[in-house]
Amino acid sequence: MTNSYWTIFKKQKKDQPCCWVENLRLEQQEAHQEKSGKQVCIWILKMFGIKRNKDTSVIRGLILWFLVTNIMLVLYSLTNPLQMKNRVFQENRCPPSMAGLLQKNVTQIAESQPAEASPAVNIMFMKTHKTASSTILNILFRFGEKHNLKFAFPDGSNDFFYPSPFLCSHVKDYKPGDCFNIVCNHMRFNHQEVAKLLPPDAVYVTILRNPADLFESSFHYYHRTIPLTWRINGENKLERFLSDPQNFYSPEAYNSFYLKNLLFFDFGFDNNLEANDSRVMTNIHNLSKRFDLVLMADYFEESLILLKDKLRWTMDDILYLKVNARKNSSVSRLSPELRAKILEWNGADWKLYQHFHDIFWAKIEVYGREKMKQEVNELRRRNAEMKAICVEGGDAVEAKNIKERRFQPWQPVGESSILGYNMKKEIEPKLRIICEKMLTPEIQYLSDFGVSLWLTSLWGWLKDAVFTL
Ligand SMILES: Nc1ncnc2c1ncn2[C@@H]1O[C@H](COP(=O)(O)OS(=O)(=O)O)[C@@H](OP(=O)(O)O)[C@H]1O
Repeated sequence: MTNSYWTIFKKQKKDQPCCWVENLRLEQQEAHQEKSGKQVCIWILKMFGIKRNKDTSVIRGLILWFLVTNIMLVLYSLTNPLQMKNRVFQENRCPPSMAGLLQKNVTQIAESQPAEASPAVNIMFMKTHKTASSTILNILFRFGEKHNLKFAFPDGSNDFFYPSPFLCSHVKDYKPGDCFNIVCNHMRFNHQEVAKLLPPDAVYVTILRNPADLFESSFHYYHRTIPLTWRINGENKLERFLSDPQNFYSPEAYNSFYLKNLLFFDFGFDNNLEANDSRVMTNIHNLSKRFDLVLMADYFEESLILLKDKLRWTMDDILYLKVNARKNSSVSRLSPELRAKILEWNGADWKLYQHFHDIFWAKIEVYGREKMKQEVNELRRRNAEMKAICVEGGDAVEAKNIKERRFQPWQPVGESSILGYNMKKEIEPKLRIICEKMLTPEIQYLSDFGVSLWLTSLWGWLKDAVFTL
């Protein structure tokens, strides 16, 4: 622009001396407009954590990505008009009197048992990322379906408008004052809003995982959707990133929360706090007050036994098949040095994990170590039995070997690393349905519940289209 300004300026001065002032004004106006355009571009580049002197095709790609994402968000907001309306009714919440009515949803068992012995049916499960949470989700879906419970489902996708903090208006068909038994899909936790949906006796549960393994899993799963990682060269991007994380990271960059303290982010906190910041422990203590039970993916079976105990459920209720697991070849082996680097980089999550790890083992002490051992053995035995009954070939297989679409798990962008199952042909009729449900991935299960997943499908279509080009 500066060049063209001088060209015109000189030309005007020479050819039409009387008009050059007006031309200068127009030029300045143009320059201003162009500057604002440039500002937007610079802002977009900042969001994507990219330096300004990059190739224009990359910049064009980024702008296209930005526009597509925004169009999707606008479309989503338009199909979710309640979102605006409900902000006005923020005080409306599920009245305490509804607890009893919702309890009646539980068929048979509730009638035959006193209320304090009957299974808990009002549950908030905070589904954190990459923590075996989809396996828990499958357990909750089955329990809820069996007992005809009312779920608060998302609308349009499988999450509640993540990464925005949760609002009641994100719930499908939500009307102020509505009550639900179970809330369990991905969200960015916002206690005040969640509490409006559930009776006061709801049990709050979540799950954590050692941040070293969680980070490795999250990096694998999301790196292609995090523009910050696009400029990392070399075979082992994870190792390269950890060699100098500050160099590759920028807090305001798009999707950057997947790269640092993802648990902290999911719980609605600032994921960029340094571990020694006093707010980290304050947040952890506040969380302790909110959640009745914090499970550990690293001790998954023990976690389920504690869950069964807390909710007064039966062994049948917690049977499961591991879902959303990766094939071995795509799991990066972490050396002790690399693990230490990850834990340092994710210092807030590491503190969070250690805090609840201690509480978890204290709970096991109270439960009784011997009793826990026996229960875990029984759970393993029953799970192995179910696997033998339901799964063709006896184990999970790669996506390309899954025969039925309804059992195809969702894959990360540009990868086909998540395993799934084939169901046996010959299964006793009374076990067939339970097998089917245990093998059904989250997206298909939500669809069976009648949840619209148009945004997820659109995104799935886009990612497949781009990566099969
Ligand atoms: N039962 C059980 N025990 C231990 N670990 C398990 C279990 N089920 C799932 N997983 C592991 O959890 C990872 C997937 O987590 P999520 O289902 O929470 O992922 S997601 O955020 O919903 O995409 C994924 O981890 P990675 O394989 O390391 O990616 C799964 O292998």
